[in-house]
Amino acid sequence: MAQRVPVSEACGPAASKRVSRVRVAVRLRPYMEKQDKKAEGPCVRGLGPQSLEIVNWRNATETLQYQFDAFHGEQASQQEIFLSSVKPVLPHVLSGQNASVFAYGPTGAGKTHTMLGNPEEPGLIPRAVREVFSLATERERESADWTYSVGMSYLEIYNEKVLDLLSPGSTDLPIREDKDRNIVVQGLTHMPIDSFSHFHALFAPASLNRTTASTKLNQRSSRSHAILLIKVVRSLKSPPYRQQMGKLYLVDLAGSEDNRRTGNQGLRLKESGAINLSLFTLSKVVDALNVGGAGRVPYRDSKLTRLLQDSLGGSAHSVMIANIAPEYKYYFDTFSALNFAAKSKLIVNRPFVREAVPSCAPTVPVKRPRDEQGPRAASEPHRKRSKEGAGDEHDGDPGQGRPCSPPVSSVLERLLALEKLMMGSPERERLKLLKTVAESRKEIQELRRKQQELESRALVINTSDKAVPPFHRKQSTAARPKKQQAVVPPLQVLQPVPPTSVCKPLLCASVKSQQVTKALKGKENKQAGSCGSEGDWASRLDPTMLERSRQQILSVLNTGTLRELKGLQLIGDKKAKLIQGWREIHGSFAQVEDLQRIEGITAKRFSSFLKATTYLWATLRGGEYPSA
Ligand SMILES: Nc1ncnc2c1ncn2[C@@H]1O[C@H](COP(=O)(O)OP(=O)(O)OP(=O)(O)O)[C@@H](O)[C@H]1O
Repeated sequence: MAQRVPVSEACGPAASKRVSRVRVAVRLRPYMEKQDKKAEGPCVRGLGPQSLEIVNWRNATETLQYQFDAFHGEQASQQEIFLSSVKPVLPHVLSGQNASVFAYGPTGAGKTHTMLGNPEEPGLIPRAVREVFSLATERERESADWTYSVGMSYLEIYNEKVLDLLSPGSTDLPIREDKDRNIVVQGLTHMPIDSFSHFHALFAPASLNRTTASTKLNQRSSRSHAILLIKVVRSLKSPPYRQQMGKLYLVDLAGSEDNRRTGNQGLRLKESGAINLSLFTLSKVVDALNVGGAGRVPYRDSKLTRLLQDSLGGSAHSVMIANIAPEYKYYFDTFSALNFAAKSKLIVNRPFVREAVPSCAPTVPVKRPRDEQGPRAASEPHRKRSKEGAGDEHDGDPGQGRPCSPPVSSVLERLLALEKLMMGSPERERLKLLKTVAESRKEIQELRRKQQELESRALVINTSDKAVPPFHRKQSTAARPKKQQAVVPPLQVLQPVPPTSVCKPLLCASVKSQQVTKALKGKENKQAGSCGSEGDWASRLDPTMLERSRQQILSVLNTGTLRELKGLQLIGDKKAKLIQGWREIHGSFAQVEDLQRIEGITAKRFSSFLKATTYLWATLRGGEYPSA
């Protein structure tokens, strides 16, 4: 029987102290939308071998920048990804350690292509298995003391059931932990394999057993998480006949899905629910590991995380390939996938020690003005400064006397309004709006260009008159502090209210709050404004009070516990859980209106919610709010 041994024994004393971090690589697939190809361009692009940027939907004049262990652009080959991200972990498997490679990302972003590939461009799975055999042969040649044997299992998790792909027709298999804390699937077929061609003969037909179906976004969408397990047993040929077992998990996750866009119904919708639930649990596991300490890591909350238990934050060397798509219609999925990947990057694995330590220098997404990028920005400091000034215009600072501000700010306002509207719109409308946003962005750039021209002309005129300092210099200094604000992780930008100061009064308000809710509900049906605007009732309130109320709601939405969320007006158990789920996947709510992105919270309902909560707080505290 194979035995797990500590790394110190297997690889010498230094190895036990070695910390293995989850390696996170991002792969951007090529643009596939034939119809609108190049019309609106990609929403995400690479900046270098480790970084990329994505348009910021909260402010289309900026982008969000992310840094990962590797970034593979549209032109990247399968071999390139294999060499940089997968090959380096494989020697550990032959030394009795675990490793895992998993592809994460939205549906249609290229996970299966990355893992399986096709005959012309084989993916990471065939390449990794070939390499395992080649390493085993090499090691046997180098030392006659050890012999290596390889075996495989292949399963899928479909609708929270573990199904054996090597034995189709099998029923749900139980997952257990053995006495050595190895995760095992009871009854799972394990086939010894002696060569790559032997592997291929078993794997190819088994892959056809995987559950796939056509959705609006992908004609052959994987409806399950597929997990290939390659076990390598290393045996000492002479006494004491020691054995070490290394496991390699190669995981093709099902895609995260937004059912408003996939058009899923019936069975597809049920599958999608199971997929999203397990990915949501995966994200909770990632969060818990990032926090570290003795807190519970919810591995057992889904089959996927239970199986990946020794691959994430456990004993394995883990590699995550986050697949993303460049088209605008995938924008929010891409944004979520990048945030998830950025979180995963903070997990630190220690071989054979079940402990997670946050890395000392977490990588966070960085906001920066789009206009600053590229060599032009570096070579034209004067232009860059005036652009910074221009970037602040939507803050409505009229004192700077800038030409062209009204048109730019009005376009910006339109853009922001459009983006707000977009969040609650159905698929077709959203695409239309995205197009309009892209056009507006172009318009802004054009206006900015004109503004700079005017500023340059003004500079020429002003420098000829020494008595008057050129206005653009004043602007650039004034703009600087505001620019620094932009270097805040985007998901933390708008959280001005400390959670503890907000939630308590809500929790003790149950009786009175019910009365207020009832009183408001009747009127609300008649009065609710559209698109989440506060309507007439808001204009009767003190604007400061209204703003405080909005800030407090935002704070509860972003940091409230389940109980605190349920303490909000019109938010029940289900909605509170959906809010928590949304937070896990997308990060913080930027504004209270984002609540309309939660399933079932219509514009009307949102308006009622805002009104009820604001009135309740005003009633309870006589308009006096705890200081923000
Ligand atoms: N890097 C790439 N180069 C060329 N084509 C690609 C690339 N990545 C993906 N594709 C193509 O994009 C389409 C969708 O890819 P794929 O099926 O791998 O997505 P997925 O993320 O696995 O989706 P799902 O989660 O729905 O299964 C396929 O036709 C695939 O061939």
